[in-house]
Amino acid sequence: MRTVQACTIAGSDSGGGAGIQADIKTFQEREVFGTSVIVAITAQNTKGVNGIYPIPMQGVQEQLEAVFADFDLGAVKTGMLVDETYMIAVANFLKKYPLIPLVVDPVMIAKGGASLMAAEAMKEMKETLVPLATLITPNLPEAEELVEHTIMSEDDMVVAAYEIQKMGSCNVLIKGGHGANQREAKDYLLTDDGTGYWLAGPRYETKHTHGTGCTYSACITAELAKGKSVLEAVRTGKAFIDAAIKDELKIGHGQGPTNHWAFGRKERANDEKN
Ligand SMILES: Nc1ncnc2c1ncn2[C@@H]1O[C@H](COP(=O)(O)OP(=O)(O)O)[C@@H](O)[C@H]1O
Ligand SMILES: Cc1ncc(COP(=O)(O)O)c(N)n1
Repeated sequence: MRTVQACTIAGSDSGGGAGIQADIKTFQEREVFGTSVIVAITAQNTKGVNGIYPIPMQGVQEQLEAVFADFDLGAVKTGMLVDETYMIAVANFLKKYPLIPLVVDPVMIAKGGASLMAAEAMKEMKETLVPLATLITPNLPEAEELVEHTIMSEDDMVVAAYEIQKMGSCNVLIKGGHGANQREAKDYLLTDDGTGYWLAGPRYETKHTHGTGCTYSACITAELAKGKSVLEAVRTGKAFIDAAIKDELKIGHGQGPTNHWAFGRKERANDEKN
């Protein structure tokens, strides 16, 4: 059987909960062989980001070339891209691969407040990367930056999704984790045929949400790599992140990581029952 392969182009999180580490763990859980292009190293743990060390541009280019020249990638995702120079370099490289589904997680600010993308990179994000995306997955603050206005309600989320789609991303998933809804964690998916879907789950009272966005988009990328539709991939992603937040790990002394094993364990337990 063919082994499904995917790539993440993102930053490393030494704390293991977000970035490249979250992506590879999620790919592994979804039985997808993970490859990576590391754009920056962060000195990070559950309490915050202590340092950001971008990889020299040549090193990023060489990683891109090495991975794309050898692996049969079913899908690719981007995460932390540091600044406009990396944004442009990555976009120019990915332009050569229009047939590989691309998930853009427009990582801007870490949960602890540290900036993971230079403000000046926003223009390039919109002009170079977003038009290449099969799916873009902003959280609410990121969506607000993209559309340049506040998003206060569910109606606003729908309007913003259309505005982001007009920037060129075929499909748009606005994540509601930062929203005011205290009962539900509700995301809005706008697909390329103009259909909108709400994906809702219970909101858990937990501080262990470090890396939720990375994990969610990595699961979606893994499913797209298997040939699933965007809707199917996002539904699996939502179930994966729901389980990963619900079954918290209590690791570290700050805002802890999600549980990448939870969804697979649940699936395997169901298989054993049947
Ligand atoms: N406390 C929570 N309980 C349940 N689901 C959550 C919670 N916080 C976020 N989510 C879900 O996790 C996913 C990532 O959301 P979000 O926090 O908005 O993104 P990011 O990690 O990029 O900031 C979304 O599906 C969101 O609805
Ligand atoms: C390297 C890296 N990439 C992404 C995030 C965002 O994750 P979060 O918003 O959960 O802090 C992060 N903290 N570090």
